[in-house]
Amino acid sequence: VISLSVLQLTCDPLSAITPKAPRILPDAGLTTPRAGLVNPAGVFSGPLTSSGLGHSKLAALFEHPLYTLPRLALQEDDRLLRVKARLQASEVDSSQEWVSDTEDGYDATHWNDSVESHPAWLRFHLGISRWELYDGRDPALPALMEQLATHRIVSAVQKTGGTQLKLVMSFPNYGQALFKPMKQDRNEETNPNLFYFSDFERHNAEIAAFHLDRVLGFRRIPPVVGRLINVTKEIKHITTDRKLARTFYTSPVGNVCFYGQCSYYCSPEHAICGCPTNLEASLAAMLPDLSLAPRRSWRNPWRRSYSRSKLAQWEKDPDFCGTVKKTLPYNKGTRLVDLIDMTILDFLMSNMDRHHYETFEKFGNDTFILIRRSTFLRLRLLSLPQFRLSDVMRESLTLDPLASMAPLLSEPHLIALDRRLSTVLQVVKQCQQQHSTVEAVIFDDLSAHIANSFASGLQKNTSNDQEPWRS
Ligand SMILES: Nc1ncnc2c1ncn2[C@@H]1O[C@H](COP(=O)(O)OP(=O)(O)OP(=O)(O)O)[C@@H](O)[C@H]1O
Ligand SMILES: [Mn+2]
Repeated sequence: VISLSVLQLTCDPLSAITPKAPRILPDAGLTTPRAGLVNPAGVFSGPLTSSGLGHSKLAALFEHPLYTLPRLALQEDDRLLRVKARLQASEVDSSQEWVSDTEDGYDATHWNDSVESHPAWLRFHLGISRWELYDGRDPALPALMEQLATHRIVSAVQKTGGTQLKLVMSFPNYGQALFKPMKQDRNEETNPNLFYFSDFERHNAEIAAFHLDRVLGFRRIPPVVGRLINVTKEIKHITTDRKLARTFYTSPVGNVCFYGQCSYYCSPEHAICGCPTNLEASLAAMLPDLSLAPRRSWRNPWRRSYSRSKLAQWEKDPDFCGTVKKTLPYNKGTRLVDLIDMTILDFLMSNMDRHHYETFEKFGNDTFILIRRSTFLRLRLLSLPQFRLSDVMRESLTLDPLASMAPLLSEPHLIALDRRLSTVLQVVKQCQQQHSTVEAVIFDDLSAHIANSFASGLQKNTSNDQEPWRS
């Protein structure tokens, strides 16, 4: 009896109901049938177009003119990667195909310079531009997410960099994903008395961040899906990472656990445990390798103080923003408004720890006033009842495979988004009241689009109450 009650405490009953999972829990009616992870492919056939959902706020949002702005024509230089021009016939044998030797567990590749031959992850990489990581309507995206959710995992090794445990997982088509495990219950709220970085990464936050970024129209977070991983078959048995393999053990109640090696929370006290082998995790599409797309890391000027007793510069200096605006790289191009977009995203999801951010070196240096006009208008839109941020996020997150286990964000977390959004809008309003000109606050990134014929629709939809400063 005692061990049974322990079992129920150590293994979330919901995790025990997935197909094929060996059960160690007695079926005590706890395993209410829920739609299991049956058809992630079906799940992903709709999310990015959001069709077929009846009345869908999410679909309506993505059809709004602010989300269907004609894309600026991409210059050659605006793409992160380029497929190399064909080699001269003399430089290559007969075939133009890139054919790999078949390695253990990997598919033979037959890619050529036609897009159709490329796996979804490669299409994603080739689609990355100066302005966004992906095109919201690119059909390669649902395909990529479906593959992240379903493709066989052939390799799992620890990734260095960052502070908490993460694994790089590889798929038979050579695609890769960054894995982060579930470390705490979805409903848990961060203890406000803890020092800011004493917080675990959350797999559902990684998923929600991707959805939020897409809902905000930024598209600067790589696609992330939730997936139930079998820690024995999909990590322990296939890993070539000895340091990782050595940390596996079976817990006293029969769950398979590991803790890995990293600078924070990789210890037996913070073991990550399956139920008994099932583990919820987030899988993020990997960005192109550093050797192909070098990054540059920048200190966030508005990073928080990392001292328990000292304030950060921006908290003490009343003209800090003025100084930043005059400093490279913020004194030209769109870098400052990019940073503001990112800061709004961080505030909405309560990410308190953005110490650095990264850019692709290729786009590094030329890329506020205060806030982009398009961002401001989208935030206003998301504060209206017909689009409400919490509602579109709730809907968007139901498209993730793990939503069948439990809602990815609990109601208090969803409501917090609306609360924080109104704070952001309040701040912009105060700024507008303090400045005499619109240009001092709003960075007009839309005039290029307005010049376009498409803009008439946009004007109609966003005039009067959405542009209060116009009056
Ligand atoms: N999808 C991805 N593709 C490629 N590299 C990634 C991806 N996600 C993260 N990384 C790299 O891994 C590093 C660590 O990832 P993580 O998400 O933990 O960042 P972080 O939270 O900023 O790290 P820290 O724990 O130091 O705060 C990042 O700085 C980035 O360089
Ligand atoms: Mn982090």
